[in-house]
Amino acid sequence: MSSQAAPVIEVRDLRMRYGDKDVLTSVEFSIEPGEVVCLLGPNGAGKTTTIEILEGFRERSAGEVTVLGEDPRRASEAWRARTGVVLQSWRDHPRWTPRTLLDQVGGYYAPYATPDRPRPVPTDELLEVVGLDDLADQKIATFSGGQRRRLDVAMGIVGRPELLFLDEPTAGFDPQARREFHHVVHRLADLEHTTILLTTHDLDEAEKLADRVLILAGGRIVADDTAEQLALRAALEVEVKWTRGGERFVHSTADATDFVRRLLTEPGEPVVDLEVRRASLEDAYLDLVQRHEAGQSDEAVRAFREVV
Ligand SMILES: Nc1ncnc2c1ncn2[C@@H]1O[C@H](COP(=O)(O)OP(=O)(O)OP(=O)(O)O)[C@@H](O)[C@H]1O
Repeated sequence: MSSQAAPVIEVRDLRMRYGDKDVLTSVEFSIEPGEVVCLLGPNGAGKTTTIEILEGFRERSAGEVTVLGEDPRRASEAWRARTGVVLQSWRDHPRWTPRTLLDQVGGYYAPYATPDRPRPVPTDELLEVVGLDDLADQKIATFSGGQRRRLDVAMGIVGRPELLFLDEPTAGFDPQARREFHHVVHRLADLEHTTILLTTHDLDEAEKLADRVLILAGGRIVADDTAEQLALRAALEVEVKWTRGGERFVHSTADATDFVRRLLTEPGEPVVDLEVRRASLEDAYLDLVQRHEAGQSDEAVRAFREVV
């Protein structure tokens, strides 16, 4: 990946108003080639709206948006073939089978094949990647919610996209399907150098998948960093748990090293089952969003930017 390459997505002062309601007031971010970026935010924050604008499915109220070098509002068919989309709900074709559907949709991408990116992905390969090979010839009408979702993912990547949008891709997945899906995302990012923008409400998923996390709240991006840095920046206290004399203790502290040193050198019964847990992305996210909802958003954002 060249650091000189133009961003795949560039968003400046994006605004969106529905009726008299401002949902996006000034959204700004950019995404570099090959990055996996997760857009987080509470219900109604405007994540789907943002993604739909980037996909070219929704007209924005104002602002500048460039995706793969074009304005999605005026993007060409060739541009669309370079992007893949997994929507929150796909109107599928219940009487079709995954094989017939993917063959059909894949055919649309064939004219856009390049030497670097043969298109479409062969149906058998795709069915295997999303774990539907055993159900390839079964009617889609008989599928469970999770199996349909896998098919949605297959539809999103059949054209071997350079940029993939995933809107809550694992909603309704069981833990095993979720893990398999994470492998699919890593594979797309590592082997195909696909740039990925996803939304999720699963903070653990964001932490596992994303190179970078964007938090959307109050109409703008209030945090933009790696999951690890966001957790550090939240400057939340570290939780120390231990057992002494058969009794379990919990203590929160800003300086775990000093606390643990003192704990272990205190006279008395020996300390056992010592655990030190630093703030996770989930802790940081909830802290930021709660402060935001309590009307302390500027303070919360400043705290994120200033600490560490
Ligand atoms: N077509 C529309 N017309 C009017 N209001 C809309 C429309 N689409 C979305 N909204 C409103 O805009 C706000 C943002 O919605 P959006 O679906 O983008 O949020 P989200 O962050 O994706 O939420 P969730 O996490 O619940 O999926 C919500 O208040 C929603 O009700």
